[in-house]
Amino acid sequence: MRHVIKAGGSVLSRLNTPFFEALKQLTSIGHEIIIVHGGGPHISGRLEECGIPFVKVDGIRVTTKKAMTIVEETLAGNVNTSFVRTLNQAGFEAVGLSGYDANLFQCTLLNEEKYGLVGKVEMTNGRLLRHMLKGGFIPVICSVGVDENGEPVNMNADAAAEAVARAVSADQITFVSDVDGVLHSGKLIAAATRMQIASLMHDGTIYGGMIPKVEAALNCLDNGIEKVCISGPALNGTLIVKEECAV
Ligand SMILES: Nc1ncnc2c1ncn2[C@@H]1O[C@H](COP(=O)(O)OP(=O)(O)O)[C@@H](O)[C@H]1O
Ligand SMILES: CC(=O)N[C@@H](CCC(=O)OP(=O)(O)O)C(=O)O
Repeated sequence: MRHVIKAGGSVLSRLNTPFFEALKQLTSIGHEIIIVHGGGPHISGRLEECGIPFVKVDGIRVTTKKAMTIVEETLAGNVNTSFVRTLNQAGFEAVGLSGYDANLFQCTLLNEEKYGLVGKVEMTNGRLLRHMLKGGFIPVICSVGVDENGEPVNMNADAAAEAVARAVSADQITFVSDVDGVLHSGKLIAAATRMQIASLMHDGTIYGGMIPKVEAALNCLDNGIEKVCISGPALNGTLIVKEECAV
């Protein structure tokens, strides 16, 4: 059972003992875990400290060359190393990776005019990840990649997690965020279909950072990943389901 867990930057500081216990439980029942993490709030904080203005469009950060140096430094140099160290203190054998390692994420630019240096994954090095899983390691991946010329690009971490799940033919993907799942009027939606999600996006119930998350979740479902969930650290949130499975 291959299980990709996407850990949002918004929740990283809250991923402690209960989350690690849940992870241990999963590994004990045979789940091979790959973690992909973001760090949106950390990047925004560093950009502000450096006096570099930024905007997000539909949850995607418009990324200039100058901002990209901060994205790389923050995600690969800081958030990734610190999360890996924490996981290993908790007893795992986690190995930190960025999308640069063995060209893990090879990208083209999503829409240079609109977003600047933001990558859309064209190829993911699943071979590297399968080797690591075979060795019993937990790959912990941050969402930067390279373009056709090997230059750095920023990636939305939900899209990076989707790419990983597809590359290793994952059975399950869980997007862990700072909310219990997809909410409607403050209440958790237990299961949501594509049609329900479209309607919630249309009326503005789903906005901002939840947009790339539901898009990545639906893409995963379309690409044969059986169980797709958007949740809080307890790992039991909103199931994203095919129309015919709707409950
Ligand atoms: N319908 C919704 N249900 C829950 N959260 C939503 C919804 N629409 C928008 N959001 C926002 O999406 C955020 C999660 O996305 P984001 O901040 O990018 O988190 P992460 O860092 O985990 O990727 C929530 O904190 C919330 O503010
Ligand atoms: C292109 C793009 O938007 N990249 C994101 C990368 C981090 C991310 O996605 O972090 P979360 O998972 O915490 O949202 C950014 O710059 O914020």
